[in-house]
Amino acid sequence: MTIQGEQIIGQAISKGGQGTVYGIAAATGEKLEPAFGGASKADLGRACALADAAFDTYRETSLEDRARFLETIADEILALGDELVERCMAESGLPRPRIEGERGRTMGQLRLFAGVLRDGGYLDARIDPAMPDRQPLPRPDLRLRNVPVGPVAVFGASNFPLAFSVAGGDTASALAAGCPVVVKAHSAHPGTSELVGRAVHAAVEKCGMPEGTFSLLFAAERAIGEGLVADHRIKAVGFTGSRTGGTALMKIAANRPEPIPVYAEMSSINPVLLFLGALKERGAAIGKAFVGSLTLGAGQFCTNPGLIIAVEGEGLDAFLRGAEEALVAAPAAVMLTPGICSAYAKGVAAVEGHASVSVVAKGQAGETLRGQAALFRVSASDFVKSAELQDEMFGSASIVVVCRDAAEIKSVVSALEGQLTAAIHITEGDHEAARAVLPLLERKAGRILVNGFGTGVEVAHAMVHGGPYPSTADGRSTSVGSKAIDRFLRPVCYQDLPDGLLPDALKDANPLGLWRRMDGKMTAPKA
Ligand SMILES: NC(=O)C1=CN([C@@H]2O[C@H](COP(=O)(O)OP(=O)(O)OC[C@H]3O[C@@H](n4cnc5c(N)ncnc54)[C@H](OP(=O)(O)O)[C@@H]3O)[C@@H](O)[C@H]2O)C=CC1
Ligand SMILES: O=C(O)CCC(=O)C(=O)O
Repeated sequence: MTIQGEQIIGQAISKGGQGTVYGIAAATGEKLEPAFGGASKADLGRACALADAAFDTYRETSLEDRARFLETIADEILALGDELVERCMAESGLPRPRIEGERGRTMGQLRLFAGVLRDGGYLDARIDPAMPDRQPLPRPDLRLRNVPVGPVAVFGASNFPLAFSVAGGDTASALAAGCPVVVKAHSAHPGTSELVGRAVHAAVEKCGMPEGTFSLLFAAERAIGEGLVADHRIKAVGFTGSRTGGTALMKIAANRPEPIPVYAEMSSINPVLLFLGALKERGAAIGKAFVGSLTLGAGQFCTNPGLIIAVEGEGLDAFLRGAEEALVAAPAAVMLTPGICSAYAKGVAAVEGHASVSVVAKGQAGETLRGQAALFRVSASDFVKSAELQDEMFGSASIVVVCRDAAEIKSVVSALEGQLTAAIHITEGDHEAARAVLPLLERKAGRILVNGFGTGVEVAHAMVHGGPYPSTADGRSTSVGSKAIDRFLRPVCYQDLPDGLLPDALKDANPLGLWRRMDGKMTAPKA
């Protein structure tokens, strides 16, 4: 067995001595061997010191060398073979096709960032040549490029144990930017974390990257995660998880003598607006498709459709019938951890017990550690008075907000907190009504989609997986897609530096062959 319960601090792989963490089989609640040794404060300090020491060497590695490093991580993950898939299935309760698909996505993300590096556009090289004769004052020579911010702390997500975890999107984008990474493993999947950590460690060695480029810590106590964010050598944080956890880390980061950004993806209920034409044309079919999205992965997606908004009438009745029919057949599903399962049950019970809410339908009941799907309804006027109905129920539960007219739809959307996604279901006849609500949706969400649901995020250049607070801590960023690299970069301007002192990206001869913004115009490299 490759899993030894060991942490990775630079080149050293050893068992932490500060308490223990066990993986738990999601389906049974049983402990999985081996025990993982928790990191001590000294371990944490060593990981951060090594990351800091590695930074200047690592960030100066060539674009091609870093691209190969990311591709090597992808290859090493695949080489873990079935041991990774089986351990990940056991720890998460997610089925094999999902885990295999997620492994492919994880490798795809690493390769995407290898492409981003080879392209070099992320450096955003700009040159405003000197104008010595300009009147009334000469202009200096100004050149800009992005540089990495420094070591990054990553807190992986429980619900994407591969694609949003140890070598997931945050790690891939930070390493691509030139930032060493210290990962605090999620206690929901320590075995998966160690395996993937070993793959990254092997890639560091194979590619000759400096020690400290990557470390992985297990934590038996919250003080380790808190200490990681507080450590002065850490310059940014990537996080996916609960609103409580994300905001706790944001506070620690903001209270440091040198505050740093926390890119936390937290909670979102992803409103879905059903317009009259679409409901009339295919209400029942939308209801069925909605339940497919709602129950995907036991509903444990941050993009899960947790709120349906529509005007009452025959179309909505057809939607509700279609949804009910699909929902009552939905089996109870194993959830990621006993804690997440009980939090889900508590959230559902709170909504069910709410004075203004009624039950539309429930899925099949199941054994312990399984979540039962549920659909509720509430009137628009009651919804806007009840902020608590916006709390994320992390699982297969959703609320239909029944509006009297288009004006009520707007008042419901206006009352919403920030969201990752907003979906609209329309026909051509609904375009005018949709156009009226789009500016409001832009204020609320990071991604707006038509005739679909937000689950299943495409990893691409134009993707935004982010949104106004509380869906993320900073709605100016994305955690999925190539733009995720921007979170770990900052611009530096070089004024009047002689060519010999300039970084390659900005030298006159353009040795990296970059597209650059010359005096405001995008300019191709000379052939
Ligand atoms: N919207 C979304 O994308 C997601 C939302 N969730 C929500 O979060 C709930 C719990 O899920 P979970 O994944 O455990 O999320 P958590 O926020 O509880 O944990 C995420 C990570 O952050 C760490 N952490 C959390 N709080 C602190 C803190 N105060 N100090 C230091 N470290 C901290 C955890 O450590 P440790 O491993 O020790 O717990 C874990 O590594 C779910 O029921 C759901 O409501 C979860 C996943 C995704
Ligand atoms: O749907 C996806 O691909 C990503 C969803 C996500 O980020 C999450 O559920 O935490």
